[in-house]
Order: sequence, then structure tokens, then C-alpha cells
Amino acid sequence: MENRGRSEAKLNQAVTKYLQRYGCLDSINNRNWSIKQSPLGGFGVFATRTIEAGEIIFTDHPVILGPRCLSSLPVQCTVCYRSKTPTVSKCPNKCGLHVCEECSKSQTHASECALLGRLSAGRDMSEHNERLTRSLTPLRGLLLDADDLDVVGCLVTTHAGPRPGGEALTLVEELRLGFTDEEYRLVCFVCGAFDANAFEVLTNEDEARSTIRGLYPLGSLANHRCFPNAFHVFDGNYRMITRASVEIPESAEIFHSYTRLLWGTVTRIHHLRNSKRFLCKCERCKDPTEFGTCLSALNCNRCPGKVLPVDPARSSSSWRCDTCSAIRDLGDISKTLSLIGAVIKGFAGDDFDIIYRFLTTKLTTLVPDCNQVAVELKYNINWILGYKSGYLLNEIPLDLLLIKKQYCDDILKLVDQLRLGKCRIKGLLCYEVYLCNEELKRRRIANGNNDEIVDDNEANIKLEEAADILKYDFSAPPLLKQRFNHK
Ligand SMILES: C[S@@+](CC[C@H](N)C(=O)[O-])C[C@H]1O[C@@H](n2cnc3c(N)ncnc32)[C@H](O)[C@@H]1O
Repeated sequence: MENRGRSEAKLNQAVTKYLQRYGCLDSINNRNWSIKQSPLGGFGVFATRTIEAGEIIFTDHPVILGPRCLSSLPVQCTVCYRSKTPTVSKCPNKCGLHVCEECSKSQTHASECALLGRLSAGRDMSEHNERLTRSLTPLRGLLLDADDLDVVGCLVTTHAGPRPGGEALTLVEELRLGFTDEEYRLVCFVCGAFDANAFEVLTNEDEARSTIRGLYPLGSLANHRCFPNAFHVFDGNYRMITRASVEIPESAEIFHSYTRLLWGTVTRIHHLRNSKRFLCKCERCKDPTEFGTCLSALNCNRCPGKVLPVDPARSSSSWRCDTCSAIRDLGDISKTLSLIGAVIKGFAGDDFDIIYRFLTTKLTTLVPDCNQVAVELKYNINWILGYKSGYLLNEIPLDLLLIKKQYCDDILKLVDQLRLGKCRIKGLLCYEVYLCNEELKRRRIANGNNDEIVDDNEANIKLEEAADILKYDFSAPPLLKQRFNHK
């Protein structure tokens, strides 16, 4: 990893100054972290004392924030990111950006409109709106002051020097923007920094997925582990609040996860290799059973055993049955995985009948219940039952309500087995179990059936656990925010 003259002293100084400047004072005053050389290469963030599970490690401010580079971005205001406001329209100055009425008068938009006017030499950019929105985030690097640029310079990039990444190429070739050489180099650097370090930002509970991303200087210096010891949420001001998910001993390295936590090793390794360009060698990756969860397992076609990769880090690893020890042909494994992938791709995300039928019939012939695809489908079902029209919690039959609760319990067990501690998924699922229990109680009372046992204590424990984990999360369900008086 290139260090470009970075040193522990320089990084600690630049990041501290940055956090002070943006008022992230809890990261400084009660400081429990330090940036140090990591045995993984480059730098990382380390605990300077024991940090309790749930304790805040740091609050970080985005040095650059903006739309993700997705082709399916909704039309949103490029300043406040609201997409559901009727006043979002193209800027009348033809800079090509969408803004809402309120933000059209903001200083942020004025600066960006002027920058784009200059870079496009006054051309009408309105027709390039979509491409421009997707490319806007790295362009924001051109508007940073020297102090902010200094902290961006502390971050690693996926490509050293003036080699353009995908986004920079889009900007230059398709938008034909007139950069100076220095501007072009900076835009390329920011693109690379986003590739290596960006966080997807989720701050609206109505949005199922994030449409914006940010560069968080201290968050970006934390390395990855597939069973992280920290998790983060975002507050209403796009600040990243990083907390310990488990107790972190003094001097231990603090880790985020750069992948979905419930992906199996083969999927995680593929993602890390392709998008972050490194190979994780953590305990979870080295253990073919992933702490006994067998998330990657397929059915053996000779016996009731589970077939697992012998060396999950190698794409050419052989796969062996844990019961009869038969080696399964790699071609056969790829075929099974492609078949499952193709079927799932064809699903409409919220068609309960189709997903449930596949999960409980065809899929069981190919993979055991612990496989990551089964887990993912159970997770998806949880967001249909109780949320989609026709499946609201008070409408669904009892068997579906019990299925939802069972799936949440199954995934919560898995989260514990994977040593994930107080992670965001756990907070969300605890809340869902609470809702299921409340609905079961409501039905029992409505039916006058007081003999049926619904464990009130469990409901309250789950509610408290959810509220504790999601305490600072702006996208948390309103009930949790209200009950515990969160912002
Ligand atoms: C977001 S940065 C983390 C901070 C980085 N180590 C630095 O020195 O600035 C991501 C980069 O750190 C390295 N990295 C993070 N986690 C790693 C791990 N578990 N094993 C090896 N390299 C890792 C990879 O080079 C990755 O692209």
C-alpha cells in the first residue's frame, strides 16, 4: 500500500485538526483511539484503552458527500438529497444539476453551479443531468479548501498518480469538462479515494437503500475484518457514529466490515478482491465453516452432509463433504451457484409467494438451511411480512407472523455465532421480534385467549436492545426514536 509520506504523527495531527474543525468533539475529548501502523499494511485505528461494547469510539464528519455513482439513482436534490419533494427540478442556469426550490438559493448550489459553468464553458448541461449527478461527488473535491484537501490527502486511493478511475473517465470523456491538469489530477485522486474508502450513507428510514456516499477521514483509516469489532450509523447531519460492537481491549485494532456481514466467505472474498483489491485473511475467512455457521455450504449429492470449500480464500479450492469426505467437482459447484444466482435475480424483490416457495422447496434440494442464500431470502421475507401492502403485521395470518418471528430468531442466532456483537442488523431484527411479540399479544387479547403465552419480558428485552443499538441512527424506526428520546 502506498504511503506517500504519511506517518502516524502526521495522520493523527491532520485527522484531529479536522475533527476539531467540524465540531466532532466527543472524538477528541474522550479520546479512546489512535492512528497507527497496522500489521495488515498501511495504517489503521487502534484502541488506546479498553472500549466497552456499545461505547462510542468516534464521530466523523464527511469531507466529501454526494450522490452515489448508480445508474438507477432517483431524481434527487443534489444539496439536501430529498427525492420526494415536488420542487426538485433542473437548475435554470442550465448547470445540469437538480435542486429543490429551497436549496436552489443555497451557497452550496451557487458554488457548484459556478464551477460547472466554468468547466463546461457555459454549455447547456441540462441534458447530461443523470451523468452529471453520478459524477458530481468527485467534482466536489475541486471546491475543498486547503485544510480539507490536506485530510483527503491522508487517505489511500485505488490508483496512485494521475491514472483515471471509471468515474474520472466518465467525467472527462463523456461530459467533456475542461479541467486544468491540476484539477484533473485531483479529480482522479478523489475518484480513487472514493473507490478505496467510500461509505454508503443511509439517513432516511423510508429509503431501503442508500443513494449517497461519503468520505469520512477517520472512518476511512479503519481496516476491514469479516467479524468487525465496531459498527457505524449516521445521524441526521450525515455524521458517522462509530461504536464498539463488542468489548475492544486496549491496543487492539478497530475494524469495520467493508462487506455485508451475512455473506459467505466466497462472496466476501470476491467482493473485497474486486472492489477493494485485497485479500482478507481473518479467522472467519480461514475457517471453512465460518465459526460453525457453514454459510457457504451446499448439499452433498451422496449423503446428507454439507459440502464446503477446503480453502475458501482460493477460487480454485476444492469443495469437500464434511460427512462422507467426497470431493465435489468445481464445475458442478459453479453450476449450482450460477443456477441459484439466476433464479434469485429473476425474483421481484417483494413477491412473498415466489420467494417463500423457492426457499422452502427448490432451494432445499441444492443447499442446506444455513446457506447464505437461504439466510438472505429469510432476511428479505422479514421486510415483506409486516411492511408490504397486503402483508401488514395486523393483516397476515398467524402462520406467517410466526414464520417472520422464526426467521428473525434464526438470523439473530447466526449474528451471535458470527461474533458480530451489537451490529446494526441485530438492532433492526431485535425490533422486528419486538413487533411480532406485540402483534401476538394484541391477537391474544382480541381473541380473549389469555392462556396463550406470549413472553412480554422477551418483547421488552428486544425493544431495549434495539433501542440501545440504534440509539444514534437517524434511519431508526420512529417508535425507537420517540421512546428513547433520540433526535
Ligand atoms: C479504507 S482503507 C483502510 C486504511 C488503510 N489501511 C490506510 O493505510 O489508509 C482500505 C485499504 O486498506 C487495506 N486493508 C483494509 N483492511 C485490510 C485487511 N483486512 N487486510 C489487508 N488489507 C486491508 C486495503 O489496502 C484497502 O484497500
